[in-house]
Amino acid sequence: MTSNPNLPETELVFTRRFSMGHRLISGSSERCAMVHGHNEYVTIRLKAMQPARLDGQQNVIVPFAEAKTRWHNFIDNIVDHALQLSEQDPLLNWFQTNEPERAKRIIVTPGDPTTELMAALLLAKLNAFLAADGGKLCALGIELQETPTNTVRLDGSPDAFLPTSGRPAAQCWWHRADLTISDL
Ligand SMILES: Nc1nc2c(c(=O)[nH]1)N=C([C@H](O)[C@H](O)COP(=O)(O)OP(=O)(O)OP(=O)(O)O)CN2
Repeated sequence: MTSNPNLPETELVFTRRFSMGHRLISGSSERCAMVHGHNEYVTIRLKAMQPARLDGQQNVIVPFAEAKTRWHNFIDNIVDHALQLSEQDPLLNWFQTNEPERAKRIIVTPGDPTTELMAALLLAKLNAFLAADGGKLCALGIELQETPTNTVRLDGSPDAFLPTSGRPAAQCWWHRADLTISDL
């Protein structure tokens, strides 16, 4: 189907709030090397892969529930109240030794879990979910508000922005359409 060039740019925009803890150990901010937390907002922007005129009956791009349920399940049940730690953080070892069940709730990141990195990882995960759902929708971008005064906005593909992990995509949790948050 050729898409109509007169169609307006139309986006579905969904926002979710979650709490998190993290620390940055690689020197970007000594203040942030102590474990601390934020209440964050993540906003995603989706569009139809094949934009079309509303059909005069249902008049939806796709139902909101179909577009957001899988994503919100991931944010609400996995990301919310998770601790985010770099794969180099010695606290990981502490949790695995002393609290192995809680260690499963740690989002393990390639380097420090900054807002820039988490925006890119979350967008990659969203792209994996959308592809697994049949590819009717694609992500235009993501906005991650760490605090009311600090936000990272990422438009387009996160691939060239993500640090190289040296592992194939299937061994990177952010490229898998599942609920995993670690590759340890
Ligand atoms: N480029 C980045 N720099 C920093 C990040 C980050 O994710 N990306 N994160 C932090 C810390 O997590 C810190 O908690 C937040 O930064 P900070 O600006 O110090 O936060 P405040 O809420 O105190 O900012 P105000 O300007 O006082 O509102 C540090 N740097």
